[in-house]
Amino acid sequence: MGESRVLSRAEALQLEPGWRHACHVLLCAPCPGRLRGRVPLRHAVLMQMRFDGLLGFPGGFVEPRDGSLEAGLSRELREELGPGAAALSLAEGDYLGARCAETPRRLVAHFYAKRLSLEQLRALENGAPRAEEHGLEVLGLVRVPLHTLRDGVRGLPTFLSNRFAGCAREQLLEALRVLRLVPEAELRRADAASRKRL
Ligand SMILES: O=c1[nH]cnc2c1ncn2[C@@H]1O[C@H](COP(=O)(O)OP(=O)(O)O)[C@@H](O)[C@H]1O
Repeated sequence: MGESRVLSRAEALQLEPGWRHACHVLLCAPCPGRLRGRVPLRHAVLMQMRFDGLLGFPGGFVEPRDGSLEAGLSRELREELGPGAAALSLAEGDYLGARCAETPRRLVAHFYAKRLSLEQLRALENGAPRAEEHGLEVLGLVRVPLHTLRDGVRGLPTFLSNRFAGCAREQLLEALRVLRLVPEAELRRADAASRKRL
């Protein structure tokens, strides 16, 4: 995805038919554990390693037959995460925002976030290897390291130095900030440190 522009859901839905719509979701849960007994993990946030070697969120293109953005997202989640995803019941209230870009093709990326319990999130992780797309479009779910280790590089900054699909990197940073999953100053430092390594 080239340079992307933020727009509201209403603006996104009024774009001409030449635009394709995709929906992706950040799934997260409180995670009380400590890494090496010291570093607080705080939250479990899911992304996935895709068939093209890029990191992205679960989701995909919405098709006209889906009827709505949320129905399209739910279908994609069942394909990528397995039947357990049916219990997620994503709704308009879970909408975080949209970004659009003209290149390489006209695409509107709608983004959602859903807070789960750690048990629900673990159940999805356990069920994902039995999903239709597992080993095909989706190579595995990963948890995003939200911490930054003492060297200022390992953890979230290194994770952010990976390559991401579409505007997934911007979506991740925005969601971590808006949902207050990482303190803002820490997030800014991690972003800056990762850019030095890109
Ligand atoms: O996590 C993401 N956030 C934003 N855009 C993404 C993400 N993952 C993929 N994309 C983009 O969304 C579009 C749909 O891709 P995806 O591979 O998810 O759909 P599909 O599963 O229906 O084929 C592509 O243009 C892709 O680059």
